[in-house]
Amino acid sequence: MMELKNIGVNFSGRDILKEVSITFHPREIIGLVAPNGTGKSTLMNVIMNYLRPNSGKVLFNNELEYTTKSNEVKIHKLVSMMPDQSDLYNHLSGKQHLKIYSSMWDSNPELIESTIKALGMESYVNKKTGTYSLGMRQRLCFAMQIVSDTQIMLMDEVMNGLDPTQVEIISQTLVKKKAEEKTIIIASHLLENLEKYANRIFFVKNGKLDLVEDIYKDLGVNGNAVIRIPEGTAELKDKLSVAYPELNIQLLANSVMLVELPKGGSGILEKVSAFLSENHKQAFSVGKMSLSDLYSKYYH
Ligand SMILES: Nc1ncnc2c1ncn2[C@@H]1O[C@H](COP(=O)(O)OP(=O)(O)OP(=O)(O)O)[C@@H](O)[C@H]1O
Repeated sequence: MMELKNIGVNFSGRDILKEVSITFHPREIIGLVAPNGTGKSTLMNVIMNYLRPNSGKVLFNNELEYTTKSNEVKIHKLVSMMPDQSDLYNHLSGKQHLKIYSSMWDSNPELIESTIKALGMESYVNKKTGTYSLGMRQRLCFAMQIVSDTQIMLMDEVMNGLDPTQVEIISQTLVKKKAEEKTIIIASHLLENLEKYANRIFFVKNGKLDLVEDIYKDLGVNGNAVIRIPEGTAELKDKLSVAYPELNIQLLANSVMLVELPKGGSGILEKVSAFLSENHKQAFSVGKMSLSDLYSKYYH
């Protein structure tokens, strides 16, 4: 278990993190989502003690804090950050990298072979990493962290440069690791992918972590029932508002127009459908507001 207690980070008078307090549990995948330059990496750097916060502390398993060098060594047995592609040595093979990580964290050596197999790396893992493609390097970085087998794993943009098949394989591995009691924190921009395995997703804004479920509740659009019109315009929105002033209509930055379907609001779907047909807009869908729509609305 890891607790962030009142973490504050300020760069040149600007609050990047403001009194962030949150607990992360075993068997949990956490998604961190935000536009570039918002504070996701800063948060991870604080968790790793690569960056000292201006206020607050991080507590591991109710007892360990970054108060001494020897505590830091103990904590870094529990928590790891996925290596960056720039951390790879071009003259060493993938397998050599995995062996180094396995021995550094003193993990079960059998994890090396099982991870190579699970990630389909057999054909290239014995070659020098200098010959790898971007996706192969990324898979190796992920494999290195899996082999280190720490209780808490931090991953910044783990899916970078991966094709859809690899995204799927890594997603499945994440789900397996979650079942093994790991806590995994992932900063990602692949929202639909994140939704498949994350237990909690937070949007980061103004130095705070906001839980997506709470944002759905707070934003006024009923997240579970909206009519989603993919190519909305301000003109269409105004016209629909004039025709049906009772409707809650929102036009998002990604040009998606959402019309709330209130509970028991019978007839609204028919009205909107007829209106769209009259206005030569046939395409729409009904369902939950997507995470991408929520993102677009939230960061507008
Ligand atoms: N050491 C530093 N000194 C000054 N400003 C910094 C420092 N590190 C980060 N920042 C600033 O803090 C803000 C948050 O940066 P951070 O790297 O945490 O963003 P991020 O959400 O991880 O972005 P990305 O999605 O691009 O990785 C940015 O405006 C960045 O310029």
